[in-house]
Amino acid sequence: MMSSIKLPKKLMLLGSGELGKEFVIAAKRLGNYVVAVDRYPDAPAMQVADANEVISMLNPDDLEAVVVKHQPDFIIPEIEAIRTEKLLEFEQRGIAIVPTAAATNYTMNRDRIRELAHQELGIRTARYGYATTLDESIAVSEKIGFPNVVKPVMSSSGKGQSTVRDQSEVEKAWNYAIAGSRGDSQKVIVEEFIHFELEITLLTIKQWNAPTIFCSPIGHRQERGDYQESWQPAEMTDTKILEAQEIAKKVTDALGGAGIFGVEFFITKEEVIFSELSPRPHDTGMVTLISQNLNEFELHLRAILGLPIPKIEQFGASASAVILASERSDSINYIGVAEALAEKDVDIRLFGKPNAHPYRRMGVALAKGENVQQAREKATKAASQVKIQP
Ligand SMILES: Nc1ncnc2c1ncn2[C@@H]1O[C@H](COP(=O)(O)OP(=O)(O)OP(=O)(O)O)[C@@H](O)[C@H]1O
Ligand SMILES: NCC(=O)N[C@@H]1O[C@H](COP(=O)([O-])[O-])[C@@H](O)[C@H]1O
Ligand SMILES: [Mg+2]
Repeated sequence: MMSSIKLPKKLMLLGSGELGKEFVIAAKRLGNYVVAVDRYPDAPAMQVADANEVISMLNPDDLEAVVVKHQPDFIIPEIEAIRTEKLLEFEQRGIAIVPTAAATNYTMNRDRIRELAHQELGIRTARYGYATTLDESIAVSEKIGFPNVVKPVMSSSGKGQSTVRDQSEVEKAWNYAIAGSRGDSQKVIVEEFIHFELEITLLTIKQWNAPTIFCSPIGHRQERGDYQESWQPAEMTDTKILEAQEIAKKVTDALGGAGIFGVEFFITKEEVIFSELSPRPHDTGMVTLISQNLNEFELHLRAILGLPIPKIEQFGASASAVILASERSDSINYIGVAEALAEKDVDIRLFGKPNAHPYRRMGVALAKGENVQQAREKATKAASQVKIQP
């Protein structure tokens, strides 16, 4: 069975950011051919791929044209904002969609995956409601109570997300969510604010011919709904780890296919609460670039291609911290990389994004330490040493 796997494969990546770039590196190391697709030229993954295409991935005709042109064996979504109905069509035509077209459809919008987890699978989530007008938003907010969190159903990396403390802030949150919504949706989700002790990403690897396996949980800290630092292992009781693994298995089994999933949880004193998941490598999982023998991108590739994963080895306390832009700029230079790299067990990734704007993630610092606190301090210090100059 394993011996029948023939390489190279032709992979088409839909979305070519930092996560895609590391995935392409993993794929190229095993000699595969990769076409990197995104909405703008010179995107990070395009810089290391065999071919690239600049299209609107929400436009079905654009998707059709690049698929007909390149005839990929696999289509690998890297972002949510893709015309997923078209992926269902490609799947019917015999192209493998990772992990499945249905999974990308479920996770493209927050409401679909929430309904699957909460309504169909009975998994504990934050209490929630939806709104498609300001009036509905006011009513739902009242019902959920304060504080609550408002997010466009279609967005990622915290875009359009805000916390509402009382009724007077509802309108501002509604407008912000609609402005930050990606794609053509005018719908928001209002969620109960969870006062968590810790939030984690449980990287879950679903395989074709082997059991589902998990990475050690990754803790993370977010600001403005976007990740700032992550670390592994996250401190959690074995009971809670098992509970999170059970939920992750339940949801990923329902989604099907093979590949890595970043399953996000809020951990309170009493509970493990499912938040959302990415059917692909997760930004907080970039810590695995330094913390494991096989990083999340290599794991995704092996799972997709049906290659074995005999053992995931965790190297001990490790952390990542983001390098963010502070200004808008079209020409970018970095200083301070030498200073950051002078520290033992520190590494830097610069994504090569062609332009910057405030809070855009341009790179990441990685570190190992004697304990998680030291690893986090090293990563955060290294990230702060790297400065972006126009
Ligand atoms: N109900 C909630 N209660 C408390 N904090 C929340 C809640 N929902 C979101 N957050 C905070 O905001 C962060 C981002 O939220 P969420 O993961 O839903 O957004 P996202 O835009 O999909 O992010 P990404 O695409 O980076 O995963 C969470 O990691 C958490 O820190
Ligand atoms: N939380 C999702 C996430 O981290 N996605 C990553 O960010 C890129 C977009 O970056 P950009 O907005 O700077 O172009 C995506 O292409 C993906 O690599
Ligand atoms: Mg998230």
